[in-house]
Amino acid sequence: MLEIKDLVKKYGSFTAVDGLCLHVSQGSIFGFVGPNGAGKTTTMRIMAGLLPATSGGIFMEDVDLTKNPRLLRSKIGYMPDFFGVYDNLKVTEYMDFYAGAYEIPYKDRPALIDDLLEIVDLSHKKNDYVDALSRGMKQRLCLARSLIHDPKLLILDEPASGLDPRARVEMKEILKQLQQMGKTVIISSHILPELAEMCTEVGIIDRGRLAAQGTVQEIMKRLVQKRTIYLRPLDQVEKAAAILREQPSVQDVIENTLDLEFHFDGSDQMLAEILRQVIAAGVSVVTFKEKEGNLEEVFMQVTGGDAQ
Ligand SMILES: Nc1ncnc2c1ncn2[C@@H]1O[C@H](COP(=O)(O)OP(=O)(O)OP(=O)(O)O)[C@@H](O)[C@H]1O
Repeated sequence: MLEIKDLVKKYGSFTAVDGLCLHVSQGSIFGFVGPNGAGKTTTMRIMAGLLPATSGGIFMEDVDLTKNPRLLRSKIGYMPDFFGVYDNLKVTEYMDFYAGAYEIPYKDRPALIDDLLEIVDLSHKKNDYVDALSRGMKQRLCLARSLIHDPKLLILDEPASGLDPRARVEMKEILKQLQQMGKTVIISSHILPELAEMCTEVGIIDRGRLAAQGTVQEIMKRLVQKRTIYLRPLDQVEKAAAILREQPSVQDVIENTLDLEFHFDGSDQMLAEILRQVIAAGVSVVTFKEKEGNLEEVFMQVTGGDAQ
């Protein structure tokens, strides 16, 4: 869907984006994560056609969008991290302003605006002044206007920042809806756990370079050397623990009254073999699963510990 190739952006002698390469698949919700100053906004502004790249390209269907600004603007919708001030504009007037900017014919605008306000759950606010909306509502309105020209790809800069947990859940629901509509979405954050649950894939950027890319599980697997496994047998906890302690790839078995936890540093095949041995020894297994690792820890490890 989108391929960023060797993207470089220099501000004077300072290199903010340093040979960034990134692949975003069609229909994904791609999380673009990195600590403050990593180069996320700079990259997103280049993708949105608001900032020229020093070198490198952004390709969609093999066309370099940085060389086709008009095509770029028609394919990409961008929601910046700052909302801007719109005194004395009502919600529908604000939407109409952007519809005009994208040369949408007058006759098509009312229905389009109603549809978009419905997607972001703002239909009941259409006659309110923009300035009177809550932060979460302003974010959603901004999202609605970035959809006005029906772009294939949406770029959202820190859409979850400053939102309360409820507004975040609403944002997540809207993202899912957009995905179902066939859009590809790139969203940025400096907090990995904030994105982990809404993204199909993440790219971690650090000092203008890609530090890791993949699903959260893939990144965790690659970076967390010792996985923590949880096992709950129906009974016979001691027997299960004894089998685990015999395995060379198992360490630190913690035996609780009803369940067990252990560290494991082998392959998936070895893990499956351990489960087979436990069951073959006559232990009935209720639950056997990998515990979610500490995302924040992984993020700190990848970005050299300067996450904020
Ligand atoms: N116009 C500019 N002139 C000079 N340096 C800039 C300019 N814009 C950004 N930078 C620098 O480029 C680097 C990357 O900034 P950018 O805003 O892209 O990072 P970011 O990852 O979006 O950070 P944040 O999470 O804080 O928004 C930073 O060191 C920043 O100070």
